[in-house]
This record gives sequence, structure tokens and C-alpha cells, in this order.
Amino acid sequence: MNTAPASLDALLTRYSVGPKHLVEPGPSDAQLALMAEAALRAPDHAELVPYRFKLVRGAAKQGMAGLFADAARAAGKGGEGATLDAERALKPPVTVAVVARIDLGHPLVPAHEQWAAVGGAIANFLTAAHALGFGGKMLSGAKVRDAAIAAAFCAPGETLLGWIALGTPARKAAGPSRKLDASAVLVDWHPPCRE
Ligand SMILES: Cc1cc2nc3c(=O)[nH]c(=O)nc-3n(C[C@H](O)[C@H](O)[C@H](O)COP(=O)(O)O)c2cc1C
Repeated sequence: MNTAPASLDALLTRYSVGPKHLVEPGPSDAQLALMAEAALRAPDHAELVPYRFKLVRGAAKQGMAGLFADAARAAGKGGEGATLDAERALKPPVTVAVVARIDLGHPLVPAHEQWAAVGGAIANFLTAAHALGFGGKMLSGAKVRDAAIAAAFCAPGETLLGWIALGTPARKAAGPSRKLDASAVLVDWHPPCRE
């Protein structure tokens, strides 16, 4: 294990904390702004900022819970399943819907590069939350493809990627989730032989 500078602590120790382990308090406006500022530091070709973070908190949580329950029923779940899905909307102190704005006709930046920028923004957002002492987890599932939910979260041209559940971790995790050794992803490239 390399000795890492303290400035890398948050990056090297971040792990996801699921909604059932999140309790009040959620992040303040100022803390959410820091998370968004961190997201905006992610690499972003041509600075298209192809994402928005839509905050679901306070009374809005009830609205999302209703949408989740309706989607559960539409997907054939019974009353218990609908209640469980509604609780997923109500439990986290703050939920942040992540919406992508991919310009498919951009002359310079292809869609996959814009999606990469969205992913970088999510990672930075979650790492900032962790650095501030909050727990969070990015979640999606079949709900993102429910027409009523997608319409409720997306303006024309936007795609609902999922939701970041945010709050105070109810308990200390046993440890960060296990990850591969760096050597699994760091490989030397060798140029092809030229005849
Ligand atoms: C766009 C996106 C959607 C995801 N959706 C889900 C999901 O629906 N359910 C889930 O368990 N994990 C989902 N994940 C993965 C978790 O957020 C998390 O990264 C994973 O459980 C690994 O945990 P770790 O972050 O502690 O390493 C998603 C991740 C991304 C980037």
C-alpha cells in the first residue's frame, strides 16, 4: 500500500451508504453548493455541463413518493411493494435527481464524452458529500424508465439517470467497500509492431 497524502483521503475512502442507513440531518444549502462546485470540477469537454442536479427535499419528497408508488403499482407490484418504493423516496433526508442533457448533434463532443462528463460530476459530487461527513449512494433501477417519473424530472431533451440519496450515515460502515488493487487497472500500453 502506498503512503497517500492526506489530501487524497476523501477520494481513497469514499464508499456508498444506502438510503436505509441515512438519517437527518441532511446537507445544508451551503454544503450542497460545495458538492455542486466539486461536480463542476470534473473534466467536461467544451464545458457543456451536460447535467443538472435536482434537489428533492421537504414537501417535494411526498410528491416523489407518490410517483414511486404509482410506478410500483404500474409495474405490477402489490400494495406492500408500492409502500416500500414510496418509503425509498421518503427515507433519505435529501435526494438529488441526476439528469443528463446530452447534445447528440454536437459538432465537437460526441455523446460518449458527454456521458463521461456526467459520470465524473456524479463521482465528484459523492466524494464531496463523503468529505463533508455525509453518506450517499447513486441509485437508478427500472423507475428511471417509468414514463411519468421521467416526465416529472426531465425537461425536453433531458434523460433521468437516477438519484443520489444523501444524509448522515446512521452507523459507521465496517469499512470502505472492497476495491480492486490499482494494478488491475493500471497497465502498460505497448505500441503494435510495425512491419
Ligand atoms: C448511474 C449509476 C446508477 C446506479 N444504480 C444503482 C442501483 O440502482 N442500485 C444499486 O445497488 N447500485 C447502483 N449503482 C451503484 C452504487 O451507486 C455504488 O456505486 C455501488 O454499490 C458500489 O458501491 P461503492 O460506491 O461503495 O463502491 C449505480 C451507480 C451509478 C453510477
